[in-house]
Amino acid sequence: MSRETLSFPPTSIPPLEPYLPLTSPSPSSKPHLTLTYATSLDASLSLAPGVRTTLSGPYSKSMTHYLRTRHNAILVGCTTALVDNPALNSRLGSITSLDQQPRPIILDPKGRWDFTEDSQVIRLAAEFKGKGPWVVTKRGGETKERGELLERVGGKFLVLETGEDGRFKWGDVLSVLGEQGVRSVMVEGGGEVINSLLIDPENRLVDSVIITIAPTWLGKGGVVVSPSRQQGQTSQLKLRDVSWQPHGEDVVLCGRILRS
Ligand SMILES: NC(=O)C1=CN([C@@H]2O[C@H](COP(=O)(O)OP(=O)(O)OC[C@H]3O[C@@H](n4cnc5c(N)ncnc54)[C@H](O)[C@@H]3O)[C@@H](O)[C@H]2O)C=CC1
Ligand SMILES: Nc1nc(O)c(N)c(N[C@@H]2O[C@H](COP(=O)(O)O)[C@@H](O)[C@H]2O)n1
Repeated sequence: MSRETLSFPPTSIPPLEPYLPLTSPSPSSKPHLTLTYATSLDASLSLAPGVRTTLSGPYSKSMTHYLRTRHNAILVGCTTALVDNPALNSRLGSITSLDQQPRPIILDPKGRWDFTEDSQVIRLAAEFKGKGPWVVTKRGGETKERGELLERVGGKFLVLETGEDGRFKWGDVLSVLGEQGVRSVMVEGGGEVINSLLIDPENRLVDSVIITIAPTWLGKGGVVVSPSRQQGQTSQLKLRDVSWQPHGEDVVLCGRILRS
């Protein structure tokens, strides 16, 4: 159980600002999507599927918790929710109100996330240290008992159609979140979520990328960020407006996807 209190120096905020959502975004536009995760030098998010792996050092971790306060929502795939049992709140000591916490969103089409009142994200919401999670599922992925548990802590199920491949279209996920008043979402992972976002053919979903690179190799067998090449793809998927910012021993890479 985490009782940590983090702090992020105000001097580190200005270099991040160009990549963060506007504070007064237009309600009609798509929610701002920031893709943010921590990776090893060999592009791994974790040692193996199902193994929670600490990559961020204390400084970049504080940055992540600052980023969490700057977004309305924080999204992960259901495998991450299952294996990491994450808190998905911000533990900055400067937080004074629940309004400053992001809404946890879990993509779980098949209802695999078997949360209980002991799951960190549920417990923290019950203690008003985070918001109640919204679980995006397809019809049949929700149960009455779990719906009641979510509602007790201020969360809910959002039911969405999947395509034939059993996945949600990212545009649909962002639309449903937009309808719920979410203007910015920070996507943290895991691998399947990140790789599927990066193969969006028009590269119009991801507004900015903030990646923590830790000075470590995890070796083969990890959960890797490496989006599948599209049929006939010859060009590289590149970033523009790139900035490299040291945070302790890690480096944080900020940028925007270059649209061809
Ligand atoms: N280093 C870091 O910053 C992070 C590391 N991780 C690590 O990543 C690993 C988990 O990654 P993965 O196994 O790739 O799983 P994942 O966390 O990406 O979850 C995959 C699941 O999410 C759902 N999902 C994803 N995209 C969907 C879509 N478009 N439509 C409907 N459902 C969708 C599906 O149920 C799918 O099985 C864990 O080991 C975790 O510790 C996770 C987040 C951040
Ligand atoms: N920024 C970052 N650095 C790491 O080293 C990580 N392992 C992660 N993982 C992501 O953060 C979630 C855990 O968050 P809590 O500390 O429990 O709030 C985890 O589920 C991944 O999404 N991120």
